[in-house]
Amino acid sequence: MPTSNRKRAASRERPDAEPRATFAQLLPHLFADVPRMIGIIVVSIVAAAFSLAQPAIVSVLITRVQSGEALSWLLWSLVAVVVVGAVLQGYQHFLLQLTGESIVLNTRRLLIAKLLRLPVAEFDARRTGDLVSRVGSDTTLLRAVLTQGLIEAVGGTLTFVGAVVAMIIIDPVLFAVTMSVVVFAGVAVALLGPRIRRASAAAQERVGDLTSAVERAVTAVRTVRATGSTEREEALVDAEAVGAYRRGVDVARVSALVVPVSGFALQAALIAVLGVGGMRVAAGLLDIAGLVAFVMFLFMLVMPLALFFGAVTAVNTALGALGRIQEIIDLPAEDAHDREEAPLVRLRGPANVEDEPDAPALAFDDVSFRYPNHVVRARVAHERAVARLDRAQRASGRGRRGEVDALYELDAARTDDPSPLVLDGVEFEVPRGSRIALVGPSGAGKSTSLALIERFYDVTSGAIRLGGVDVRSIERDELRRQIGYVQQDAPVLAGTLRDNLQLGRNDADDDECAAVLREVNLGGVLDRTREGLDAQIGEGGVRLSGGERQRLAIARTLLAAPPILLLDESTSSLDGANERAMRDAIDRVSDGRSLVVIAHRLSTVVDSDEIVVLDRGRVIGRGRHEALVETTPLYRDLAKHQLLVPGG
Ligand SMILES: Nc1ncnc2c1ncn2[C@@H]1O[C@H](COP(=O)(O)OP(=O)(O)OP(=O)(O)O)[C@@H](O)[C@H]1O
Repeated sequence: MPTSNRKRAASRERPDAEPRATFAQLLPHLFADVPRMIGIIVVSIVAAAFSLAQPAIVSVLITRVQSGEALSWLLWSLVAVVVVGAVLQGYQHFLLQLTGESIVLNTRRLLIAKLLRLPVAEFDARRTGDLVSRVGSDTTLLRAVLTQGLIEAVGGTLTFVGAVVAMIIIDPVLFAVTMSVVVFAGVAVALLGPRIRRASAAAQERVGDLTSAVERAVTAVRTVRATGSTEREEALVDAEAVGAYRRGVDVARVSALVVPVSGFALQAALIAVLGVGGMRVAAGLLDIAGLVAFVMFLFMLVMPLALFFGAVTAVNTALGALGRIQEIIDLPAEDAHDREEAPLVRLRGPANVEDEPDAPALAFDDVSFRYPNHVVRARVAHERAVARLDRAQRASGRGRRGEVDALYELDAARTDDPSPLVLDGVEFEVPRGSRIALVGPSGAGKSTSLALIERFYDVTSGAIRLGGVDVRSIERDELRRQIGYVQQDAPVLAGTLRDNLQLGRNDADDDECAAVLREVNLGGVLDRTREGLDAQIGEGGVRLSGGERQRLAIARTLLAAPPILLLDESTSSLDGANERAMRDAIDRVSDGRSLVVIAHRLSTVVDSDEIVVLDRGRVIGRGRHEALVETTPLYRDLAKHQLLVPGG
């Protein structure tokens, strides 16, 4: 494949490649608050009038001095005009900053609202740090450039127009001379615009990469320390930091060209005005008062012009940042992926009670599934790039920029291969009130099955039915209200015990929270500090043991009291006491519920109503423990390894 095609294919596959926004997309952000914008325009007009009055008064003053007339009130009015003008400018500046802050707030709200509603697959394919940096750094950049650049330049436009009119009135010839210099500078700055935009988008992307690298290292800090890979991670983050620095310098280099161009424009215009103006005064075509006023107007013209040139940089930088923001805002939210042909069904009550009384609570009907191609490719690319970095580090002793650049470079030749089937014709049922266990080796597709029930993804073919109804025709919120899902290993959020429990039910009071904790054998956690429910459990629940975390998550789902519970058992090894506590908790929650448990320890599930054995995405055995030991060799091996049958 030719390099250009390969690059194009790669950039299509990389979700965050070269996002761009147009000027039209910037306008709605600017005019989100119309009344305030009108206020700014009014203040700007008045401020401009006060500025423009100054040269006019000075000109009259000079004429009066020349003719020996009295000045008294004119002098005071000049002082008043200068003071009021300055106050108005301060107020205008404040209003502009306020507008900038509102723009950032609105943009952040849009972005956060969309981020929290993106399909799960988007999170698989993107890097968390990069998403986070769009909310933080890109929106901040948008504000900085909007307030410091564009809006001030818009505010200065009135002064600019007034100055132009006044200069034309004073001396059209001198004005023509001035403009020829200014137009030259304007063309030069306009030509630089696209380069600034490209450089700035690249710089912001690098900041996203940097945040991702930091996030990766910090979230896995225990693994990083335990494996002695601090230096390796440091090199990786450092390479990203250097990348961000280099792209930042690129922006500085391009935008630095704007400064001399506008400086040159001012100097050249001043020299031209003084030279040509002086000659015109000597020739009697212009008086001294007129020349002084003209020069003052020239400064008034140049100031907004400099702001305007700065705004070109600002707008182009803003468009780079906005492109990255807009890319997320434009992504379809999770619900937008719903099947249109299937009419939505509103469940009349908990699915396993009322809908189709004879249908099982859950049923997998010939379900096959492959992860979306872009998700799989992002994973493969990431793994491959990290492996390459490892090799490079081993070879050179330190991380190299090019290797990190390769992090998301994809092997374009592979882009058309469909991703492999992760589930293949899976069939099983969960009768109401029963407990079903999914077992099988790592990678068999157990967690994926639960993710499909929750509709984090939709099946590729076949159907999953809840109370006889295809889950794809149930509104996601409603579906998820029927299901409690306890994920593997880290199912709690930073915050207090109460915060975590109330995720299950917002209005649960302290007594209910305490009762449910005791129900899952977490009374000890509640009593061990004086803070009780207000005890902080740390980022990801680090202040709890693996088993406690999982039981807290079970307690949370109990508060929500869903008719169906999906439990992905913790893979971390539990001590005897914890394991017993977990089994008791599961026994209690299974009362009157339909339960699907992914078991890594067969001891948790030997007494299930049915055990489904998965291997490489296929069901290779179904039945009770005793029968499976006889009929399914893989299950027999698992049981042997876990000492549940003799002969292991
Ligand atoms: N988000 C994802 N994107 C792409 N592929 C994935 C994703 N999650 C899992 N896979 C792949 O799907 C297959 C099944 O994974 P799954 O997590 O369902 O297995 P599992 O049986 O739950 O394993 P374990 O017992 O180790 O948790 C694996 O090959 C895995 O690499």
